[in-house]
Amino acid sequence: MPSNIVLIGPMGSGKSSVGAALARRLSRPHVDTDHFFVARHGPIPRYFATYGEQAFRAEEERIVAELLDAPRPSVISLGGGSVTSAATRSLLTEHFVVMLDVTAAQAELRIGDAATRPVLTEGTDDPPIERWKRIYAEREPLYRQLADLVVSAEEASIEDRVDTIVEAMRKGRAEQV
Ligand SMILES: Nc1ncnc2c1ncn2[C@@H]1O[C@H](COP(=O)(O)OP(=O)(O)OP(=O)(O)O)[C@@H](O)[C@H]1O
Ligand SMILES: O=C(O)C1=C[C@@H](O)[C@@H](O)[C@H](O)C1
Ligand SMILES: [Mg+2]
Repeated sequence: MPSNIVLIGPMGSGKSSVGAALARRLSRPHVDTDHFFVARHGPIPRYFATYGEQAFRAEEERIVAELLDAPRPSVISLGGGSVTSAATRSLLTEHFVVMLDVTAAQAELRIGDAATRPVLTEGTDDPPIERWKRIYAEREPLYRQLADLVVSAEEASIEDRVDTIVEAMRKGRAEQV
């Protein structure tokens, strides 16, 4: 069995909240690469403003590699843009990867004023949701290629999404026997 369950997907898709609920259900540790980044470096918008996006991506790539190498099988919620790293994509082949999908309408309700998400606000006067749509269109093929399981946007509640993931893992295990 792959060691970690890794949640990927666009901003506001529920990686942090579904990850925490899934970890509770499976009695596994939960780590969130964004939270780890903030604990180590302070707020993401400040880091972007000081060092730029490229430096953020390089440090994010290091942190993701460190956390994927977890000592115990864990649930790991990745930052929304971490799949843009080829090195990260290559590491993900060793894990059970779940894409959480979300519609633009759902994301719009969830991202709020986007103050903590510099990729939605920097260098544009467009409303955050317009930027979100462009980024989603760019990254969707990456998310889908990497995913062992795609949880559709129609699966409304966090607990429904956890049920779907647990069920898929059980089936996957049965198919391997
Ligand atoms: N299935 C859901 N139904 C209703 N609200 C949800 C659902 N999933 C997440 N939310 C809410 O949407 C907001 C964003 O979710 P969350 O932070 O988990 O997304 P994320 O994918 O981690 O986003 P980011 O990429 O910005 O880290 C939170 O307030 C969360 O409570
Ligand atoms: O989609 C992105 O590029 C990002 C998503 C967030 O999870 C954070 O990792 C950061 O705000 C960048
Ligand atoms: Mg998150």
